[in-house]
Amino acid sequence: MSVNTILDIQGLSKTYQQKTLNEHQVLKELSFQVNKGDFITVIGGNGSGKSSLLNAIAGSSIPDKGKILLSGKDITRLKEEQRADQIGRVFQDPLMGTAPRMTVAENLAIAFRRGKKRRFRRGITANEKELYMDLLAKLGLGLERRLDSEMGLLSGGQRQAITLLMATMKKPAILLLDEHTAALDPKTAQTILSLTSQRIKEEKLTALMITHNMQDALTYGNRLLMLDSGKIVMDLSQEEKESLTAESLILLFQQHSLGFDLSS
Ligand SMILES: Nc1ncnc2c1ncn2[C@@H]1O[C@H](COP(=O)(O)OP(=O)(O)OP(=O)(O)O)[C@@H](O)[C@H]1O
Repeated sequence: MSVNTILDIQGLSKTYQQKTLNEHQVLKELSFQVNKGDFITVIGGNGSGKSSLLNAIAGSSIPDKGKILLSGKDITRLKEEQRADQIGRVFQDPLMGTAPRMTVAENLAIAFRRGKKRRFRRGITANEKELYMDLLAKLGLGLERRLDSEMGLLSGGQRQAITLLMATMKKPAILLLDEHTAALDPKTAQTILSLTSQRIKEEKLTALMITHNMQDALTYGNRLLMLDSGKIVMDLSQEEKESLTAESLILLFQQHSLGFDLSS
């Protein structure tokens, strides 16, 4: 572990439906370290354990074995809410993580006041509104004019942009992106991806992003992990990523699925 390590995953294992016919080990002694400022793309087939890994980091599922250290602190068995101030998460479904009947400003206020006591004793101040408008204006989608709109009335792309802002405004130690553009049309998906990259750079965040899009996995981030059957089977650096095309990555992916050893 180096001084730059912000997330240290040590021998993580998780089995669902233990001791039943449906017993299924989804994480198998999985270990890796993430450096501060890393933007890691995570690929892998359906059921390879990608979301299970993010769930273990976020605390929505507790691993059976292994350790998760975030900023040097053992968070393996902390409840989700006990680690929530350290973790930002955006899901595939644009409705997750926001309150659809509340306004954009109220949703942003929830994120802004996260971890503070007496969250709703007073309304949203003029200063807060100004801050939210500035942050929304930076997204370049005109959302600063929708501060008083109900969240549920916005398009999927607009909601995902706001969810991204909510997940990053308190500068989490780690940002978890779980196929957060998969439900969007290709053009909107690219807009949200470039906003993601912009927020990560601006706020100097550390992020793990699951994607099924090989080109996006190569274009974004400085490292790429491939998961298969709960294990990391490929760990590519920025330079290695740059030497690959989406087609060659798909080929590597297929070769692995067919059982070829890619470690040499
Ligand atoms: N709560 C659960 N109970 C039982 N099995 C589960 C549970 N959560 C996940 N699984 C199983 O664990 C395996 C890994 O799931 P996971 O969601 O981590 O895969 P994934 O790589 O994210 O897949 P996808 O690309 O399809 O989202 C799958 O077979 C899934 O059905």
